[in-house]
Amino acid sequence: MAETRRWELAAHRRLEKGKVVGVVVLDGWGEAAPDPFNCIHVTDTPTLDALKKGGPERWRVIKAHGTAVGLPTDDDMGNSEVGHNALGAGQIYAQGAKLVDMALTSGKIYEGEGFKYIQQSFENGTLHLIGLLSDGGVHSRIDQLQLLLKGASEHGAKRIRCHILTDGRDVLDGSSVKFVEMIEDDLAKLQEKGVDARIASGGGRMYVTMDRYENDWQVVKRGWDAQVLGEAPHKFQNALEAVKKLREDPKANDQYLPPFVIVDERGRPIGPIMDGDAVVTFNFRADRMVMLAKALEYENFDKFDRVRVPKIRYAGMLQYDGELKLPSHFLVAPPEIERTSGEYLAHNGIRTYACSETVKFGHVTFFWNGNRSGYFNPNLEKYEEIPSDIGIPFNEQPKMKAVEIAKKARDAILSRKFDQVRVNIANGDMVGHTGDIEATIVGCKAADEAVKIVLDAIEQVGGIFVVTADHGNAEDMVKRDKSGKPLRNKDGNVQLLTSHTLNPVPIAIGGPGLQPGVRFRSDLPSAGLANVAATVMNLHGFESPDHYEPTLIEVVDQ
Ligand SMILES: O=C(O)[C@@H](CO)OP(=O)(O)O
Ligand SMILES: [Mn+2]
Ligand SMILES: [Mn+2]
Repeated sequence: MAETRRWELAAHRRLEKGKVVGVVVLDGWGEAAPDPFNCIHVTDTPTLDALKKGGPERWRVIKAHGTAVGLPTDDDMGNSEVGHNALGAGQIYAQGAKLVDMALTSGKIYEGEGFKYIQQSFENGTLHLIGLLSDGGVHSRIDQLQLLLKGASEHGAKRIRCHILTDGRDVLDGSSVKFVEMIEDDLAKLQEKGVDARIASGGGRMYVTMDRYENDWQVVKRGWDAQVLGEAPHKFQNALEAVKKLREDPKANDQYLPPFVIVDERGRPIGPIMDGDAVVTFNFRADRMVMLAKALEYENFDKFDRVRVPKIRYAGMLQYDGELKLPSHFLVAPPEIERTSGEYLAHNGIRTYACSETVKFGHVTFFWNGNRSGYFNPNLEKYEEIPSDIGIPFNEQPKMKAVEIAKKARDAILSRKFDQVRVNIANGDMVGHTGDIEATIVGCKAADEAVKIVLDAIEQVGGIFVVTADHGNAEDMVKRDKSGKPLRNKDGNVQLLTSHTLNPVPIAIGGPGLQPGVRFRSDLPSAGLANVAATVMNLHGFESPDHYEPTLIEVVDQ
């Protein structure tokens, strides 16, 4: 029973307390066979290569996708949210994607408080649905939107406006056209039934709305202007035309399409958000919806000039931040990720330092701690954020802040003020998402150098390191057929893969503080990210709680 559980952790029978543990999460760094499109293989990575030689006792792979991290199926690629949740919580929870599936198929979503709340606007107002339009399954899924459109209309919505964000990051670039066609078909069917349902605005996810961790509020503002005010630089009569026309620019990319609004014959926007309307943000994943949720919900808000703040009933698909209770209304209750390793370790006196650059800062803090912002114990924890470059795709600065983060970690380790020093190094993922192979190689090299800086510091203080990753990305940059052969476009060029992958990720342990008999167990071949938390607790000298996934390590007599 959760209530009767104590916070105090038993001392480990064999492992000492008091070692500094450096935890490095390489974002988007999977393990795959050598191949020209495996950027991690192509890159010269002496630090990671040396760690790999420690296998199987001190290097192995662990699962980072699908059911191992609480996703609906094993066809679901891993992602940062579920990955860091599993790494930090040590337990596997049914994640947002799955909870929404269950609520939609059972129909329970329509009986909940959140839906009843927005339903009050259906009689006289419009229902606006804002979110990422693809089948990527990382932030949202188009089939869930389709079910919600149908269900909402059956439950009284008479006027519906969709505000779409094109993807190209979790799915192939260019697939936006197909997804818009799919939704337009559904909306046409609703129109036949007398529901006034249209796409009202749109834009690319990385340029419109879906910023995260307050990296660049202008991204959210562009979306606000289009969705709420009905203003955008591009105006079209329908969304399919919009996406097709905007993609004619040779540099166009689904991730970065400029904002557009749909207008009627007289040039008036067909779906600005007005007083009395209902709004649902249909992404289940938190990080890239929190900023919009704040703009929609907070009375006092100074991040940009909202110009007009409509009186709306707003619900998130999920509640995105458990600590901030944001948004206050939601259609599906989020996973209750409890008793994370961060909270346990804080109760047991472990002093923690966590750092990343802005675009991944919440990953090693908010996601790591079960989607909670803030500290468990401000006297024991320090979280430091290094500002990311803003306004550029990361292939333009592929080294990102890897070395800066590593130097912060080094200083934290050498200060001896912390027992755990945890970082996320973003390059494999953020540069991998651009589909730019040359840049990804530069990024992976910088990540390898960053790891070396951390390991050198751990060496100096006699500490222990754990180097792992949250999911794959840079190790496979091409879409493949079933036999593994790269797929080509009509023009003969390979289809670049900008998304995450289904590959496992490496985990390595070591450092002078690691007792000689410590090694990876051989009886957990299908272990995954959720097994890491117990492992780290052991390395701090504690037994892990019974309800955690088992530790990856054992101690054998020498
Ligand atoms: O950029 C993001 O939002 C996702 C991909 O959609 O990547 P990650 O899970 O690594 O944060
Ligand atoms: Mn990630
Ligand atoms: Mn990613």
